[in-house]
Amino acid sequence: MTSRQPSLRASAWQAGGFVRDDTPTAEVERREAVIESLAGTVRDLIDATIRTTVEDDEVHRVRDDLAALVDRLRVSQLPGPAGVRYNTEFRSWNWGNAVVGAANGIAPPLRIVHDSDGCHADVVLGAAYEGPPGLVHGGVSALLLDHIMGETASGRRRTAFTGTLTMRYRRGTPLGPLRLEGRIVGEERRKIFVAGSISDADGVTVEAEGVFIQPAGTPTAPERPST
Ligand SMILES: CCCCCCCCCCCCCC(=O)SCCNC(=O)CCNC(=O)[C@H](O)C(C)(C)COP(=O)(O)OP(=O)(O)OC[C@H]1O[C@@H](n2cnc3c(N)ncnc32)[C@H](O)[C@@H]1OP(=O)(O)O
Repeated sequence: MTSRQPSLRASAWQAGGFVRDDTPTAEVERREAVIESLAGTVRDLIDATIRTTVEDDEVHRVRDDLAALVDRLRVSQLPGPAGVRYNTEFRSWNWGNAVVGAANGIAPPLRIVHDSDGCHADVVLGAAYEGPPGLVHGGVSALLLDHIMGETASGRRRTAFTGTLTMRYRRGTPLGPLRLEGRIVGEERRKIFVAGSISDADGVTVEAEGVFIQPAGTPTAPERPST
């Protein structure tokens, strides 16, 4: 990723927008933990920025300090987005992803668990995800459901893109602890039909139905290890 981490540079070739990167899994996991700790602090920063009430002068000082930190990170950067990378051990990583990206301070991030019925994730959404007062933004709900339902359709053995996603917002989704779920309800050639939901302690707040499409010519493999 950086000039100080030559072993994490992607190899030259790409396949279908996914980047083959021969970094060994142990090294990927070491770097992931490092970058994840930075993203966690960025997430704290976002929350603190939204909720701060300190004086204007202090805001300006913090802004200048942060600008200096940004310059330090800019010393060595990827030329574009992080993409999805995978190695020969079938370990894949998508650190920039808007929902699960370990390096992405605007991702909650969702930690998705694959189980026999599909996928689920427990997440706590704070001030950064607010839409109506105290409630999760409807677009954020759609974002999170799109991802977990896509993962459900993909099932760690193929890649399926969102074709159509339909949401039903049954009631406001409160900020705080939530559960997301996805399960496959049907398959027809390259189409995978998925149902999803968001729930709080009192039950379902959002329901979704989606048609996910496995692009023509892409492989279906035996189930691969979790990312
Ligand atoms: C190492 C790897 C790691 C990977 C991580 C994996 C995790 C991933 C998690 C990701 C989570 C995040 C997820 C994201 O954010 S994915 C990002 C958001 N989605 C997109 O950008 C998708 C953009 N669209 C496309 O790429 C194409 O249009 C697709 C691939 C969808 C279809 O183009 P293709 O050329 O292949 O289609 P076809 O014409 O041969 O039709 C085939 C069949 O599909 C039916 N159809 C077509 N379109 C739609 C539609 N819109 N709704 C419903 N049905 C549709 C069609 O009638 C036909 O049905 P039938 O005639 O067979 O009955």
